[in-house]
Amino acid sequence: MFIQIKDLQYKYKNAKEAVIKDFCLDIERGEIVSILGESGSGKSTILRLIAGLECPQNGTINICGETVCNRSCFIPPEKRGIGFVFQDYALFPHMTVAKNIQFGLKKKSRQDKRERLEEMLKLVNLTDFANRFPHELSGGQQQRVALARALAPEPSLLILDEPFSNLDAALQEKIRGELREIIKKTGITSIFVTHDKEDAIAMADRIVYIDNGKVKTSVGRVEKQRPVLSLVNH
Ligand SMILES: Nc1ncnc2c1ncn2[C@@H]1O[C@H](COP(=O)(O)OP(=O)(O)OP(=O)(O)O)[C@@H](O)[C@H]1O
Repeated sequence: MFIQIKDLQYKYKNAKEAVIKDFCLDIERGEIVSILGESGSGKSTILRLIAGLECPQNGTINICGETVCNRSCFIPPEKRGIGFVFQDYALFPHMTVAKNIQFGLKKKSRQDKRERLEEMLKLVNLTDFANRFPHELSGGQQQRVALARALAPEPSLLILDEPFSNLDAALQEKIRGELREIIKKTGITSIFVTHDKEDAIAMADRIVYIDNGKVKTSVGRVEKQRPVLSLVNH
């Protein structure tokens, strides 16, 4: 199993009770898993725990055969090999598309950086946009730059936090398919968090529905032929 999360428990310092309770999840290599849940169900907290931005009080997370946190160990975020796509894309406004994408490649040679940039621009179909600034791009294009920036350093895991929330409905529908295709092409294991069932269905190989910090249901892609909405609609 590529990712194993076992018995995760997390309580924010100033909170009365734990927001993540006995959370368990296994993810196979190359799988796109969507964590679906209502507002406040703990989706962002789970991402923060996987990313290493919070440390659980209990439980274990393994990524690619390595324990990144348990009672006695904690690997910091920058050493976990995770790429992020945030809700608002978080592109650097003063940097061109090229500079944004190359941001995480500081240690690479100039030649390697140039090659990786070309590869990423091709992947997200933005080859002619390298010298534009974020404000000169559409929402969908900005999102593809964010994806290219996340993938450029070759992370082993990609995390996407509500990546469609800033797009209008029509664009959202188009982008979902595009994004899934790009991610599938790279073969990267991905965790995608959303409160929108349609997004989850369009993007994921498997939907994990969480409620009150716990996994309630897990639905595979094949089962989407059946009325998946009722399965996740608890
Ligand atoms: N820093 C914090 N301190 C205390 N409680 C917090 C903190 N951050 C989040 N919480 C609480 O933890 C619970 C889960 O929050 P979380 O942000 O993980 O939910 P979510 O499912 O991502 O919600 P949304 O879809 O609205 O973003 C909520 O009840 C929230 O109020």
